Amino acid sequence: MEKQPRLLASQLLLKNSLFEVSLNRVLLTWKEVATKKKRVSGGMHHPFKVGTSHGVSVSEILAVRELDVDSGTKDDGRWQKMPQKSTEAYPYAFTASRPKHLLVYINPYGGKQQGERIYEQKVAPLFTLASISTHVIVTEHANHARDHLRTEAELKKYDGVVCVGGDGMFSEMVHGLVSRTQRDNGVDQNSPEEKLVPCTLRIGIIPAGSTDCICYATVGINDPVTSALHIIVGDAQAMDVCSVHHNNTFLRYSVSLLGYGFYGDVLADSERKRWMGPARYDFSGFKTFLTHHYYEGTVSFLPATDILGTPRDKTRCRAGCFICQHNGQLYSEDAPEICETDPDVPDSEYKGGWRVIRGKFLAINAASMSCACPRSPKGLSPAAHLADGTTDLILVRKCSRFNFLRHLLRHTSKYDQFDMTFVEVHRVRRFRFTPRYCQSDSELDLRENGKKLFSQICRDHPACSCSPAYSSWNCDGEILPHAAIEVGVHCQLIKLFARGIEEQPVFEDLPNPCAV
Ligand SMILES: CCCCCCCCCCCCC/C=C/[C@@H](O)[C@H](CO)NC(=O)CCCCCCCCCCCCCCC
Ligand SMILES: Nc1ncnc2c1ncn2[C@@H]1O[C@H](COP(=O)(O)OP(=O)(O)OP(=O)(O)O)[C@@H](O)[C@H]1O
Ligand SMILES: [Ca+2]
Repeated sequence: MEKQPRLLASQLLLKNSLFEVSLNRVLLTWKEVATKKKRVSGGMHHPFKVGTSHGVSVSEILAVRELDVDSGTKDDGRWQKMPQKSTEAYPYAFTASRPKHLLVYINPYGGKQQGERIYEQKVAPLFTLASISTHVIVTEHANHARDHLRTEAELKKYDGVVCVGGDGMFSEMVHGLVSRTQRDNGVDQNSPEEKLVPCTLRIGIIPAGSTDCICYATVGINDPVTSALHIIVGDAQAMDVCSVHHNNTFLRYSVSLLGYGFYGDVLADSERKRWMGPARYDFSGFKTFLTHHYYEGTVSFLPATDILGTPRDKTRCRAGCFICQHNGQLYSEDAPEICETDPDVPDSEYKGGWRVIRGKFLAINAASMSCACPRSPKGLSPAAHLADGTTDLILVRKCSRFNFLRHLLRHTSKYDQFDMTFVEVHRVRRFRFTPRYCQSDSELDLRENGKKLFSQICRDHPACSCSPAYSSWNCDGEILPHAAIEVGVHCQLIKLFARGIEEQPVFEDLPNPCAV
């Protein structure tokens, strides 16, 4: 067999500058060579080397274009021009995992309603340059993308799916793809104990929403061009998905925040103010902060004790995260769930490895990833991991308005939001919440039909006369009607066209203007 050359090297004249270019299997490098001729012994003119060497990883080259066609292509050992017919296929020769055919869903009404413009102006030209073919669907109503993916889409034709929108659109993609995969594999989503089958198609997000929390946490920025480049080069980032059940009935999946109390109430209020755009969250956040409702109930959880990492770690989930790799490996080996008991916790609080905590809570939050976003650059749980098979359960007990404000403010500074007497955080594999007062069927019906029970004030609630008995769960920006839920984490169930955050964002080290 003919031996393949390991290195190709040649000289390239570009705008009167001469470059020495070399290419091996992983790197394309170039270095300028001086145009001024230097006489060396023997009377020959040799260019001498100047400047520093530059390089780009072959896996990050988007496309190769032939600029001028030269008919004389005799093989004299130098680089040859590619014949025209092979330029079509050539871009895919760089790496095997690049997508060739994508199914794209655009939400024209997400965020500031710029989805179509962003896609047409910034993303489509890059896909064309990289010879990616697309089938584009502009959604006509909510859940259009989810239902199309779940039932109609001919997924065999595609190497990935892309959404142009915010976290809500991403959630539609997750629901469509995960449900379709379970149906195709005969898995019953209604069983909370069922191990779900991972999705093979990767999901790309072109950010065009209000929060873009998933994009921030997986890329580090919400920039459509950066996200398009991650799709083109075929990056892959695995992500955990939580399943949410009520009474052995599947409700929803969550990848970022499951929040009861504060974040549930903010969302319920903000849904009625969609016309305000992204500012609705600040308005409803301020209003909810002032109402200062707390909710009574029982939280039970299965601590993740056999894994690397804790929610109080200083290390962060970054590209190629070792903790995600290690814990993902544990999960795939089907290791038994060893539950070591915490010596500071009385035995009475453990039931079959589960811990049980009863109380009055301002907020119960489960963050399966950091939930970093511009409002909180380090996120709700800064040390949470994208793909470690766990979620960080944050319990904020009833406290004064002032203390709750201190806790909220710490999300925007370098100070630890968990280092407060009324806050605790646990890294868990599963959890349940049961409100103190059972929801009646009629109350649930009304909630399911989208009507909030404002008259439902303090029924059977002797403690006060102004606090409702139930909040709602904010499930990645969607309201759940049931207060009693059971949640399980499915390690690395989906994959994104992303590679994780590559470096510390600059804003993480900014001095704190308001340390309280
Ligand atoms: C005083 C400033 C404190 C700022 C504290 C900010 C902490 C913000 C943490 C944000 C976490 C977002 C998690 C992402 C969840 C997404 O799956 C979901 C779908 O997009 N987004 C929301 O539910 C959208 C949720 C949006 C929540 C916004 C909350 C804004 C709180 C403002 C409180 C103001 C108090 C002012 C008192 C003077
Ligand atoms: N054509 C459409 N008309 C109305 N609603 C739609 C349409 N397409 C999608 N949706 C719904 O719009 C909701 C919001 O969309 P999206 O997530 O793109 O933006 P956002 O809510 O502004 O951003 P974020 O989720 O980041 O806060 C989603 O829940 C989605 O189901
Ligand atoms: Ca996780």
